[in-house]
Amino acid sequence: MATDFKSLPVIADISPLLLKCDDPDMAEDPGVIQVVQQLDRACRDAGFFYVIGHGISEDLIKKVREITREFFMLPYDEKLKIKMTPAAGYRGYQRIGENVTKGKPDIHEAIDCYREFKQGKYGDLGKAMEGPNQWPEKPHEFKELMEEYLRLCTDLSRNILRGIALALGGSPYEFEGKIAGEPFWVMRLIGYPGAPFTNGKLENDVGCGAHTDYGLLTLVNQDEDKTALQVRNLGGDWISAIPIPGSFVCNIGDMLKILSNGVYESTLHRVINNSPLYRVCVAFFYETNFDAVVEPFDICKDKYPEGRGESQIFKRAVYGEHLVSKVQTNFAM
Ligand SMILES: N=C(N)NCCCC[C@H](N)C(=O)O
Ligand SMILES: O=C(O)CCC(=O)C(=O)O
Ligand SMILES: [Fe+2]
Repeated sequence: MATDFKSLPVIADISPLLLKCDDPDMAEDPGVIQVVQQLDRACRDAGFFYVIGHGISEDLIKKVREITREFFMLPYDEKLKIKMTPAAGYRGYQRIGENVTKGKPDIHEAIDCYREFKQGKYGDLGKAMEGPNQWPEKPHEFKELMEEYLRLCTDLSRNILRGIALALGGSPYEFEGKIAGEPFWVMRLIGYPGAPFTNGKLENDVGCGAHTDYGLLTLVNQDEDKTALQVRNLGGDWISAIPIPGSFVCNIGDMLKILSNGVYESTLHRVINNSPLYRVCVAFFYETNFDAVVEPFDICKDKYPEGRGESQIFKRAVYGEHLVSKVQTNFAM
């Protein structure tokens, strides 16, 4: 959104940041400084970037997509055993067309999972999201694999955010404590049917309409042989996130936009699966604490989005309220 980028920035090796991310003096390390500069540029220019050298094995990343594909290939009755309902805290399986973006059904099916928390922990704010995740019994060991993946994605996201905190001019720990010391997370396992042939032509269904993500940072694990995710630039062109094997596509969410006073934007994106093949994407959303009150960091209060003068000061939000308002309007049930 922020510039007229024609392709998405690539952080070709994020490992120098990860190596030092537990060192309180990381900000002085030349390797860290380099990665932080790249993160800053990518977040300002596009709000989207590829990350390579992240340390999560390509084998696991693939397995997570493959087991997700196996689940979606099961008979509908089997999938309905873990049907998502409001009573289940919006956790579970939703059929194609059940998710709605800006009034239009999205042509995808999905399993939604959220961090689990004790009943009553967040009072009325958390009620809508309470409940255990609904994991399928088939394929075998689905839950175990996903839980390992969730742990790794949580650690990686926290560590990337240490770099982003430095990029914003803060200490590495701006996102810890009250903001995201107990990060809420969301995982969406998504399947997009192949584009149907109509009158001998491939029709393009909208797999997911244009939206921004809700939290801090998203890690997208997408099929390597289909190009479907598209990101909108300043001029309104849709730029494809062409798969780079073994990478994550990362993007900024609404809470990071507020925290950074709009210096980093949560960029609009959508999904159109042009391929005749079924596409799988596993999106991990690293969010603030569920009850975090989010407003611009002090270190960002005198910073403004590039090229817009001093006109944009962003509002305050409670993350849980933002999420619940989205979830409650996301489904046609
Ligand atoms: N947790 C996140 N970010 N989920 C993204 C889903 C985007 C589509 C949704 N129907 C919407 O309109 O937001
Ligand atoms: O399928 C994708 O590549 C991205 C999905 C997405 O944007 C989302 O679930 O928020
Ligand atoms: Fe998204």
